Amino acid sequence: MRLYLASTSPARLQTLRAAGIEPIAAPPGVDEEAVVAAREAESGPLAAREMVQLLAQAKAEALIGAEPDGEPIDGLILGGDSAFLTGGAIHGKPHLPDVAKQRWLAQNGGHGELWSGHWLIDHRGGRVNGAVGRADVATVRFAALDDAEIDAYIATGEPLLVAGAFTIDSLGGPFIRRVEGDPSTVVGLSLSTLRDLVRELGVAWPSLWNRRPEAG
Ligand SMILES: Nc1nc2c(ncn2[C@@H]2O[C@H](COP(=O)(O)OP(=O)(O)OP(=O)(O)O)[C@@H](O)[C@H]2O)c(=O)[nH]1
Repeated sequence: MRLYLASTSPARLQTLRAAGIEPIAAPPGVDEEAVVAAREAESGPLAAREMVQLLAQAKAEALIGAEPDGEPIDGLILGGDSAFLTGGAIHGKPHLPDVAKQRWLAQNGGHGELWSGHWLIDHRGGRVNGAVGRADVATVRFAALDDAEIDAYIATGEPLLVAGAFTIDSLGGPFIRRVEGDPSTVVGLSLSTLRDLVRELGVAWPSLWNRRPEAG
């Protein structure tokens, strides 16, 4: 069974590869701000769960009709989105060093919820046969960093391009005390949630395995 990943996220791609799945990845090309603004104009401010689900669905649906590998899509299309809820505010990627610094001064030594949305479309036989989606959340608790560590971390550039301005699986790892929930949710794609969604579409999880993870 082919899995199409509507995402440019290196972490989502790596998470699937480590789980034995080499997806066909394609950029969803969704204007996330416009999608959120249009929905909020209709129904007011979105909660974190609603926002990540809205964007995950928009990204997956953006691939319908596309031919990511030069062939019509025949398999499952997965879209994802992540956001960090802390101090009552929902944060995506900081993009700018000053924004990342403000985020860290606010969240240092504290905690927040990393929400990841998932939308899975059954696109077999040349048509959409159904779709399922679910958000998952993990609580992340931070160590207390000193100012020099915060500045040095931001100077690496890593925090600028990840939701919440931290990673758990890279340079940010030592700054994370605890994760309560599925760790892959924090990275951007909950494998346990994805397995649930695959099974809800009547597909056997092992049918997705198409690569042997690197040993060691
Ligand atoms: N490696 C790593 N990446 C993280 C972590 N937390 C969040 N991210 C990444 O932060 C990014 C959140 O931005 P999103 O808008 O969800 O996704 P994106 O990277 O823009 O990619 P698209 O799916 O193409 O929109 C994703 O790429 C997540 O994988 C983490 O702990 N580790």
